[in-house]
Amino acid sequence: MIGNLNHVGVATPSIADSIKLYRDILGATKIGEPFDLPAQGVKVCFIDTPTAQIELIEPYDETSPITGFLAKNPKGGQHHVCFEVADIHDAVAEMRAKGVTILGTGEPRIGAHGTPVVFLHPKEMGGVLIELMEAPKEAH
Ligand SMILES: C[C@@H](C(=O)O)C(=O)SCCNC(=O)CCNC(=O)[C@H](O)C(C)(C)COP(=O)(O)OP(=O)(O)OC[C@H]1O[C@@H](n2cnc3c(N)ncnc32)[C@H](O)[C@@H]1OP(=O)(O)O
Ligand SMILES: [Co+2]
Repeated sequence: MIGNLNHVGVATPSIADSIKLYRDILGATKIGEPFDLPAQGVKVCFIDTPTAQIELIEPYDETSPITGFLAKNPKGGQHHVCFEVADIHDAVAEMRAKGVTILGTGEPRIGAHGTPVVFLHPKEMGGVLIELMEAPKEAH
């Protein structure tokens, strides 16, 4: 069911500091403008690599879903991996049929790429928080 690896989510206490690391030390050249995504409780900045993105995420406020993660990992860390799926509702139905817990309300929400996303519980996914994201439709 899972398609391309879309992004690896990296939680950080400071997107500005992480940009310096990826740009000045690791040599990334395609770094987007950071933007707020209050509906998901995060500030976001995408860094492009040839095959996938790094998604830097910083808490939008103290109610952010990554507040607890950063309390345990104050310097930040690898937070989630995101795979593309063709249809988010089909993916949710398939996961539920296999007994997997969809986090939150279970309803897909619009993510940072403007398409619906859901998260699967890390306890049921070998310790990895997995995001499923409906692939953007190709422009014809
Ligand atoms: C913008 C958007 C997009 O791409 O479009 C995004 O990605 S937004 C990305 C941010 N949004 C989300 O992550 C939404 C989904 N996430 C959530 O609902 C939550 O963060 C949870 C995954 C349920 C964790 O919640 P919370 O931190 O409050 O719970 P907790 O500290 O009690 O953790 C429960 C257990 O899960 C583990 N745990 C927590 N976060 C984890 C992570 N990122 N990866 C792997 N394990 C993790 C903890 O260590 C703990 O294990 P032990 O019990 O062994 O101690
Ligand atoms: Co993400």
